[in-house]
Amino acid sequence: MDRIRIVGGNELNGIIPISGAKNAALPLMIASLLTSDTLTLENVPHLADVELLMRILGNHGVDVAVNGRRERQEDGYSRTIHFTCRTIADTTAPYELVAKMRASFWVIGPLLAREGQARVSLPGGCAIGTRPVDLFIEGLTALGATMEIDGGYINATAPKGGLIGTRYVFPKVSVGATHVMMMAATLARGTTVIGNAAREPEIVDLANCLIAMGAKISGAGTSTITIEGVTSLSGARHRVLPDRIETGTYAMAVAMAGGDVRLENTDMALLDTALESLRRAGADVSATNNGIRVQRNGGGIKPVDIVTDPFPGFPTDLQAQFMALMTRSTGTSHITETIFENRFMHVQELARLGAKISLSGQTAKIEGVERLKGAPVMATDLRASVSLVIAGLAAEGETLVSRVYHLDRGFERLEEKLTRCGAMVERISD
Ligand SMILES: CC(=O)N[C@H]1[C@@H](OP(=O)(O)OP(=O)(O)OC[C@H]2O[C@@H](n3ccc(=O)[nH]c3=O)[C@H](O)[C@@H]2O)O[C@H](CO)[C@@H](O)[C@@H]1O
Ligand SMILES: C=C(OP(=O)(O)O)C(=O)O
Repeated sequence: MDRIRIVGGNELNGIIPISGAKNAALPLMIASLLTSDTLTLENVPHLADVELLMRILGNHGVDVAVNGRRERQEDGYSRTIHFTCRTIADTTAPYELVAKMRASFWVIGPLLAREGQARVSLPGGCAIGTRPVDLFIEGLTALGATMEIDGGYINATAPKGGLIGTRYVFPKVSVGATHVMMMAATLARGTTVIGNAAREPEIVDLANCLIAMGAKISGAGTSTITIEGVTSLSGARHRVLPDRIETGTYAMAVAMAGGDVRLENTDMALLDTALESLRRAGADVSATNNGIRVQRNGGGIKPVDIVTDPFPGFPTDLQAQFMALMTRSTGTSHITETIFENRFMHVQELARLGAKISLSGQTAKIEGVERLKGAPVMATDLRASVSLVIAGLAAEGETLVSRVYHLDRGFERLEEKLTRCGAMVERISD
């Protein structure tokens, strides 16, 4: 199994190109199930999750054709991919595939909307909490579907004549359930109004793509989304938005290691709250023509308290990375996780490097230390694993991160992007 070896102590200087967002690419790819025409997605990141979803979609009858790299980039970077689902070949999403990745469960919306039925295994994904699917069940039930759990699968059936538009207010904000409800409602009869919808940029990206496919959607990006059902959707060409979590991760890496890096092909507006926290921690963050410049020269890292929240709050997907940064701050900080109940697996691994962190319920108290020391550590989930890389950049000596398959789910060419900026990071394949 691959490991990542980091030798800490080097500043980061240079340019890091930001990839297309994993969490936008996945629902966008799933939207290809809604039409018999071709959906072309540009800027699709080259990630394990994307490859797995291609296999899952292939199982449902989606033909996938990959071409067109970004100019001057080598194999392995974001690509243009064509998805064509002339007919749905199979409405079952099997356990072996869905159990590996949370988002694959989301095929339930388009399958139900287009074919009137779906049998989808209960999902897997990062082990960061119980991650139930009750909101999906309630939302799709409100659209008229019958939902039954049977042998680890959800059997969903639409009424004769298809799903029916509805008014539904989510009792809790859910990104995935908003994606699914929005996709399903595009082909429902009549108008659907979703209340307490997620407002994440990835929701807006999916809505924009669906609109390009002929859907009638307004309000995406606010907490009320209105969808007027249409009888069919067409193909479209859409560019996946930049990955705000990758952007924030590298911004935090620069704040941790020191230096001056331009993050290209991204946008500050996607992560205002996280960048503001970085500024408070002592980093200089400014907009460039096509991205963000992050600098930290000399000054120490200041302690900053954060609380994770749905967008536009501080993203839970950047919580572990920010904690890594705070381990070297000049005081005590507090990080409260409000989205997932078990997203502190990185705490015990950061402790191996000498971090001083104590947990009390959903809040971590981090007492900054003057030095971290490299050690063998284990990646436990996607964002936790990159927090260990960030800590390793500032630790003395060698940090060896094992179980890097977690990293490969969500970070395109991480070691290359960091190495080009002067870090000593390499992949060891045993
Ligand atoms: C592929 C993808 O885009 N993943 C992101 C998505 O995950 P995901 O869509 O799974 O996250 P949700 O927004 O649904 O989860 C938010 C909270 O709602 C709960 N919940 C969710 C559904 C449900 O039916 N019942 C329920 O109780 C979850 O357990 C969690 O506590 O949004 C999360 C929150 O920003 C991010 O951390 C993930 O990176
Ligand atoms: C938690 C994440 O992914 P998933 O929802 O697929 O587990 C993530 O992207 O940080």
